[in-house]
Amino acid sequence: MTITQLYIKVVPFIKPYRKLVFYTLLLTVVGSFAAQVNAFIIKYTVDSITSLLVNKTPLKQGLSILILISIILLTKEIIYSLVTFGQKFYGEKLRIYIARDFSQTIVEKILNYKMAFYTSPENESGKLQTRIDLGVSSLTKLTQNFFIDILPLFANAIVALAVMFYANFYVGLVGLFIVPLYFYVSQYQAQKLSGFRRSMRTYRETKSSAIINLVESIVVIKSFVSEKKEADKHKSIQYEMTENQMQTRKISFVFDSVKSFIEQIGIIIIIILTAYLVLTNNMTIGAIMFHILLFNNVSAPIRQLHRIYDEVNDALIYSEGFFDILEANNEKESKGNYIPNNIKGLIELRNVDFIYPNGNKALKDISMQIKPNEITALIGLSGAGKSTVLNLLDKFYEPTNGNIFLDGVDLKDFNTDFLRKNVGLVLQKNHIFKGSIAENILYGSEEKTFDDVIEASKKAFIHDQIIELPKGYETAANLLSGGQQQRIAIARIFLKNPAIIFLDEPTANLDAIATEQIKRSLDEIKKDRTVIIISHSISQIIDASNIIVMDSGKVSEHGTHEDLFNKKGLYYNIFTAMANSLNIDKIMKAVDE
Ligand SMILES: Nc1ncnc2c1ncn2[C@@H]1O[C@H](COP(=O)(O)OP(=O)(O)OP(=O)(O)O)[C@@H](O)[C@H]1O
Repeated sequence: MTITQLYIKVVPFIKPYRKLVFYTLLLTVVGSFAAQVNAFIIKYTVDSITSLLVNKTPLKQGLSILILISIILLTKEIIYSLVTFGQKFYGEKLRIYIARDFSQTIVEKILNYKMAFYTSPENESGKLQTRIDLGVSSLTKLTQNFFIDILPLFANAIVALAVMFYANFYVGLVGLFIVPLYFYVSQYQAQKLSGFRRSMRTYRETKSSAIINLVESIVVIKSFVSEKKEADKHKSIQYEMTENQMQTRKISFVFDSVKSFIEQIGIIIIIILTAYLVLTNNMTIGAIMFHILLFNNVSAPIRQLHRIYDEVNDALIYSEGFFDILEANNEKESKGNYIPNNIKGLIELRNVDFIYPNGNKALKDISMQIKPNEITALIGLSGAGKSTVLNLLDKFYEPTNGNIFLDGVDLKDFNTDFLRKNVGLVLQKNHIFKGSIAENILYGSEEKTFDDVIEASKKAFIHDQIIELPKGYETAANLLSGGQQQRIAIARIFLKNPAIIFLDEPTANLDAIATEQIKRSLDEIKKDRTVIIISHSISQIIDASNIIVMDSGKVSEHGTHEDLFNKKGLYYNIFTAMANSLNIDKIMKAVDE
């Protein structure tokens, strides 16, 4: 990205704060004039005192000069402090507001992105977070650089240079000559460093996602005693990153020395030139100090140029990732407009193919019909595509080919928010948010009362256990056991009360008693609704009115339990395998005894 492109992208964020920008700029101009006063005062003081010394004038006159310059310097300092305070305050305000807007805008944007955006490898949670964080902080720094740091410095430099020219054309030329040289060196430095900076971004992203992965996988890592292997993996990233950092520093230090050398050459030339002009009576002694101070005002911002260059380059690199995310309009979920009065729940898939973004072909030309107010069981071996069907029905992904209809209307046309409000999803492991049990049950149905929460919990067979906890419904939900958390998620669905329910192995994490209790509560919630259940539990499959058997992304059989069992196909094989794994003969014997 070029600076101009970046500028165009940042302007809409600054626009709402036009007034703030105006005041900051105004104060900057006033400040830059005030900053030159010292040089004039020094010149005046040196020249006046020299002439007093030459003329041997009484001390009294000297004192009145000192009083005058003290008053001027004090007044200037008061004005300058007020201006600097105002300029920094407005600049800082702008920076804080803009940081807030950048962060809020990107969060609002990504929340509306497709599921594929979140599951793509380049957006693994750590990487996405680093890209957003680095983007926001570098863009914020850019704003700060511009309005708090660069602008006043450059305004000072330009005014100082103008004054130098006004005072003496040749000395002004020396100041002017140094500026482009410095610019050239700084730009060359930035060019040399940009490759390293880009790699640094990738290292940072990889490192933070690696740490997140470590935390997520810690149980497996420890149980396989893989600490050393994982540490070595991390070490190699860390070492490469260090090497990259060292190269960056080395290049920076070389260039810094060159720039410092150029600046010193400038000062030497000015001293020689002004001394010559004094000796040839073209300048007063005070003018030597005057020009050195002014040159200092010119070179001060240039001294910071490489830092600003670095930060602008950071902003160019990191904001690229940030704006890639912000402007990924192709990632936006399609919303659809169709909102019916109610949902009956007739679902039809016609010749649906689905390929995951990573190229995995999960569904191959499948067609199925799910009748309203019935329980349909999706069964099949692991990886057959059952959960993928639910992903498509919830519009988390769109079919690659073919169509899905709900009550005769293409799902594409359905308003996505409306659809999801009418679909309840219970997964094998449901997400529990940070917060209390009550907050977790109320999630998405915040308008409901506490009595509704209690009723939902009773139906999910979790109420009795909650009230026994010291803090009851105010207990932190993440402290609950896996099975209890699952029932909190089911209570959430009771509260939502949707027309369609998808259950993806809802009891897989529960103990036998909890499964039995939930089975009853699920039976309750299944009434008069369209239910699709994915389960490896015989009891839940047998209860279904319709069973769809999937095999390697295709529908291989469908029908009732009796039909499919008698057919002696895949269903028969899966069912008998499930039954055998239960060791029913021994169980029956034990129950009989
Ligand atoms: N987010 C994803 N990205 C890429 N491929 C995926 C993704 N999710 C699932 N798959 C692949 O799609 C295929 C079907 O997966 P799916 O989870 O639908 O199977 P399933 O029948 O529900 O399996 P299980 O019973 O093990 O949950 C598998 O090959 C799986 O690896």
